[in-house]
Amino acid sequence: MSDGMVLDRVSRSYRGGAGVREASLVVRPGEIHALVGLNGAGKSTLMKLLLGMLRPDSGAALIGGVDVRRADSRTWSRLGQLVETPLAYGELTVRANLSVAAQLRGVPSAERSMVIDKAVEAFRLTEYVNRRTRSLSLGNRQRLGIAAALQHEPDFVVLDEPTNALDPAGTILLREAVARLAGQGAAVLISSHHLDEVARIADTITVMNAGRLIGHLDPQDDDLERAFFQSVLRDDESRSEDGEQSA
Ligand SMILES: Nc1ncnc2c1ncn2[C@@H]1O[C@H](COP(=O)(O)OP(=O)(O)OP(=O)(O)O)[C@@H](O)[C@H]1O
Repeated sequence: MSDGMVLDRVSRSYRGGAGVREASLVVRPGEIHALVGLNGAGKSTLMKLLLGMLRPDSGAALIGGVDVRRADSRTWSRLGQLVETPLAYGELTVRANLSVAAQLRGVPSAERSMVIDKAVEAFRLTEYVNRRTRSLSLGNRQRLGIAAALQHEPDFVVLDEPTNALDPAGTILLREAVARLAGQGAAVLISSHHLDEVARIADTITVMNAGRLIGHLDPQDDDLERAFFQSVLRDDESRSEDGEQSA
């Protein structure tokens, strides 16, 4: 299991009480693992904890068997992530942004040009390649962010709501890229609001509610939306009963 991404009983509270509670999760190599939940469930927080962008109050996050608090550039070069806004410098061209991202992930300079060409082609960014990023549409900026996250063929992929702002064509390109990387053995964690979209690519679907991981959904389920809302409702009810009992 050490080759994938692991959260081991991770908790983190924000002031005000929200956050992530006792979350344990394993994303195996070759697995596309989807995280679904209502707005505010804690998906972004969980991903930031996994990436070491937030420190847990307790528990640990491991990437490739390495605790993210001690991870060095070798581990980070094997990671591709898009959490929050796409990494893009508005004044730089699409190509220059991809070059910076490749450099940050340790792609050797001799290979950089080829890697970028492939990413531009894969995400159909050819006609924008010399345009300043700030002049791109939101959807193309998102394509660029995804291309920058995936171009170095990472072994670990973490994408927070990557289909936001993508058009259907962009969504298909993302799906293909993620499936290809997982086929090569990458461990992929992806959050989404679109249950039908998730069902199409995920091997495992984990539901998050009120800061906790509350169970899984079957990607083959014909009525995923119903199963999702049932599991959230059941969790809300059981927590309010617990609250009443302890009150
Ligand atoms: N920096 C912060 N300080 C205080 N509370 C925060 C902070 N960031 C997030 N929260 C709260 O923590 C909870 C979880 O937020 P988070 O963004 O992780 O959820 P999410 O599932 O990703 O939601 P969405 O789908 O809307 O992005 C929410 O109640 C949010 O308001």
